[in-house]
Amino acid sequence: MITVALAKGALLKDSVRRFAAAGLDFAAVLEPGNRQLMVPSACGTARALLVRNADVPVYVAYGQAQLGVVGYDVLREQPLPVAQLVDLGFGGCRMSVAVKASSPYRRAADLPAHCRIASKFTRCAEAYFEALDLPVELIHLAGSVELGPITGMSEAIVDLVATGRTLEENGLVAIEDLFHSTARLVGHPLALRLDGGELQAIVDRIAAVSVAPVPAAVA
Ligand SMILES: Nc1ncnc2c1ncn2[C@@H]1O[C@H](COP(=O)(O)OP(=O)(O)OP(=O)(O)O)[C@@H](O)[C@H]1O
Ligand SMILES: O=P(O)(O)OC[C@H]1O[C@H](OP(=O)(O)OP(=O)(O)O)[C@H](O)[C@@H]1O
Repeated sequence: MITVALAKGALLKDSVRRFAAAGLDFAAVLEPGNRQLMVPSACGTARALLVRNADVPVYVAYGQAQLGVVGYDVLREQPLPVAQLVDLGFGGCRMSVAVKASSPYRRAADLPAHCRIASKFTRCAEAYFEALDLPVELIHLAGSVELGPITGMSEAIVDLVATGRTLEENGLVAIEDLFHSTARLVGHPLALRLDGGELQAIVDRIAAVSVAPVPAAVA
């Protein structure tokens, strides 16, 4: 029985489509009103664990799932011993530094020393500002980080930007990108090493199939 950790949020529809194209049907996880967190595939040879995005690598690292789908940003923020197997292409976004549109700062390196930076991704932010040799005070938030500069709590944020609408509607602008992120197929290294071929066949099929992403309006 192969277990796959799938993130419940923005990546779920595209993840299910990609596995379906590779022969594993997890469509039951998308059924309206589904509250089941461990869902068998239609053929019964696999099952999906429905977890929070940030928890996908945790289940894979501990071996409870042999495969998982998660945003690259999560892998950067919380390095865990999982193997990155396939760049799935969907879930594209950037990890960016943003400030109020009225801010005088247009480069991260120009931000004042010891200024506050709000983020859900404080490890990524810390590494970035360390590389710039700029000491900053990081404020960890669980979401809606755009409110940091709006309320005056922070000078800037480090956050994901996809369409740019959230920044725009909150009067912020991106001034620098840390990296680009897409969804990744990850695997448990030992499970892959001990695999008799079944896991690798799924990985190969997922790598081979190209599926157009679900349009944002229906995702
Ligand atoms: N507009 C976007 N905003 C955020 N993430 C996006 C966006 N577009 C693509 N992604 C990718 O989708 C992944 C999952 O995003 P989602 O919002 O579902 O998770 P999350 O914010 O980590 O969820 P939660 O904290 O509720 O578990 C992100 O890690 C990122 O890789
Ligand atoms: O550029 P856009 O297409 O507007 O997308 C970016 C927004 O999406 C994410 O938030 P999410 O919806 O995950 O909520 P969160 O703020 O609670 O993390 C991210 O943190 C931005 O706020």
